[in-house]
Amino acid sequence: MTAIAIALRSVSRRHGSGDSAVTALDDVSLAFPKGTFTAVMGRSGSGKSTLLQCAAGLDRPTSGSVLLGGTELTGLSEKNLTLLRRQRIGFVFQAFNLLPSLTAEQNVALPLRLAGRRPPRAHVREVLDRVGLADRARHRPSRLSGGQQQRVALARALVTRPEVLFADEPTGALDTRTSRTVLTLLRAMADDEGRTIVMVTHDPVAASCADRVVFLVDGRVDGELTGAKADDIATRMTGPEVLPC
Ligand SMILES: Nc1ncnc2c1ncn2[C@@H]1O[C@H](COP(=O)(O)OP(=O)(O)OP(=O)(O)O)[C@@H](O)[C@H]1O
Repeated sequence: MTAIAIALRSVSRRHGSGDSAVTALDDVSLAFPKGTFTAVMGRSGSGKSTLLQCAAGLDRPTSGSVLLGGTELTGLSEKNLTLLRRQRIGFVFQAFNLLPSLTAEQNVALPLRLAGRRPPRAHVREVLDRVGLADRARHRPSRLSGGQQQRVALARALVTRPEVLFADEPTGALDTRTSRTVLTLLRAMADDEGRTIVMVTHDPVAASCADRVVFLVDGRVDGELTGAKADDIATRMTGPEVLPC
């Protein structure tokens, strides 16, 4: 039986109360098997980012539980949750979020420094090499292209060897060719290193690199596709929403 890396059990997330309450996630149950690559899709406001944030322990569900391996995140103190995130979870954002005053290798080493560890230079270089940027180690982000910056962000997420990597629209700011490079790296992280990848995307081509695509509508899971091609995913995305003129 395949081990489950992350499981959401009846997770709901509501913001506010009374008439102005918004239900961002509504009773979502999902399991992400170890070593798999899952894409999460849905219209704007369907709850994709909230799902990622709750699964990654960056946000707390209003009800339900999230399990990373055997550990229930929902019961952890803020301090223990921060420690667990640092050690076992990686996160990549659309906007890269690199520190502009630090070089690529200093950005990559940052999670280790924050954890109070002395970053071994060989390991940092090895991770930069893994994303094809060994020769850019001393460049600051302003001297790197968007695709290179996103690869530094990927290296920074990988430096702690996380079990699960969450990516929120990692190719949203990239052109087609550089998107492909980043997606190939994500795919290899699942296939070669057994990491579990969960990626939010609006792009059917990006989603087609995943093993499975989960669709959200109004904070609820509205089905999934396995091993689907980009055309099928695009049709699934637009199909029910196309209204006659
Ligand atoms: N802090 C908040 N306070 C109130 N409402 C919120 C908050 N965060 C999210 N929401 C609402 O929850 C719903 C889901 O938001 P979420 O950002 O998860 O959607 P999304 O699918 O990621 O959207 P997008 O594709 O536009 O990024 C939306 O209606 C949003 O307005």
